[in-house]
Amino acid sequence: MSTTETIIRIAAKGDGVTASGRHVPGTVTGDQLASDGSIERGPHHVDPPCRHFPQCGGCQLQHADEEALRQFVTARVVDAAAGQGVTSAEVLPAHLSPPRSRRRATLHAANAGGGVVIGFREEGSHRIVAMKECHILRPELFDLVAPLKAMLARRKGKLAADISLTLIDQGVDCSIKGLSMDGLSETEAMLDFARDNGLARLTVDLGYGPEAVWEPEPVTVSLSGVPVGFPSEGFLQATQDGEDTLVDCARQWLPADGIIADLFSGLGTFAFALADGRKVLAAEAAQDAFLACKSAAGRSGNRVVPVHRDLFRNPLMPEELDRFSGVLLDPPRAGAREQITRIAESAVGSVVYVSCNPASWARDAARLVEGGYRLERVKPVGQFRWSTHVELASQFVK
Ligand SMILES: C[S@@+](CC[C@H](N)C(=O)[O-])C[C@H]1O[C@@H](n2cnc3c(N)ncnc32)[C@H](O)[C@@H]1O
Repeated sequence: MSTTETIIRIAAKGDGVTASGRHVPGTVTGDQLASDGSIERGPHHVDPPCRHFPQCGGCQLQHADEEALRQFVTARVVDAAAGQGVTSAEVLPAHLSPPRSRRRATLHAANAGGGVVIGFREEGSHRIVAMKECHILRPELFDLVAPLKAMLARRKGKLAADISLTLIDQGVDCSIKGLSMDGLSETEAMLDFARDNGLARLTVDLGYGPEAVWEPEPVTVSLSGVPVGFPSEGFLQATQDGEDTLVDCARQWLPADGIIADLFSGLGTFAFALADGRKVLAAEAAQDAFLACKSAAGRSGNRVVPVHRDLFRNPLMPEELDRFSGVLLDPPRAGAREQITRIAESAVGSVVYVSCNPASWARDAARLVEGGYRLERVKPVGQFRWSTHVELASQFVK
């Protein structure tokens, strides 16, 4: 083969890219591209472990080895920062979650070919890939696919449902949207399914909001050992090892004393971890998450003080922020433009920014730098193994 180009990096959406900027799907760094379009695999190109790859939209990078995945995750973070003129004094080795570690996922179910299919959707399509194996989900979640399929196949009429599965303290929390429950027999079939499979909870949304039809005991998720009531489809970091990695960064990088502000605190993933010796104010806008965090904090008697606050409309102001020894924030994908502007104006010495979107993080990071902060270190985190979704923890100091 006459080699013309080498793949030098993997782009944000998962295509390999040559030095001339050519995007080639299905390639990884080190692959060689011949003039006739054929590809010679390089040292980082491996056989994908799953038969559904690349059709299934759950994974984009199963053909990349561990080193190429780590490079990809790191480059996404470093390049996003560089694009905003921000550099980190230290870039720590990327954390990658192992196979079969994802503890939450939303699958889709529909009628097809006279039966029922359940799985992730194909990339950029509504078509569902019938899941026969899965190398990202925790086995407790994957093991429910066949029983779910059997239960749904017994129902009459058209099916188009979304099924959210989350592994919590009592087992799997299953929430189904888009189903009707017509008559006693369908309700009984659902309850049999929940009981026979030992579900922690089954919630059905018939179009009027989620309703728990099975919950033998109140469901909780333990965050740093504190059991917190788990709202249906509540937010949880995607893997336990991902949560542990982010929490470790926060513990090490924030001052060990004084009061910490945990902004966009959800159920208290960081607040309960940081409350060992520190007092933590946990601010969150979602009512159900705030209430769950509040009652867990009350029961556990630890030093977490939850507040219900919309930080987009009503961010903490510089004079409020100055009372804290450190601030942690973990906003949604859009970032935290309003809150970051206020932090940039404050005198808080230590800020840890956890993000699920390198692009919005980099934009916010540039604001902090303009406000006199320095990006001390960043830890890229690939909780969504084999996907193009990248997360990170970062430390800013002033
Ligand atoms: C990425 S999650 C992080 C949750 C938590 N830190 C954790 O790790 O479990 C983002 C959180 O921000 C909350 N949120 C979204 N918009 C908000 C707003 N305007 N004000 C405050 N919290 C908001 C969401 O409800 C969610 O709990």
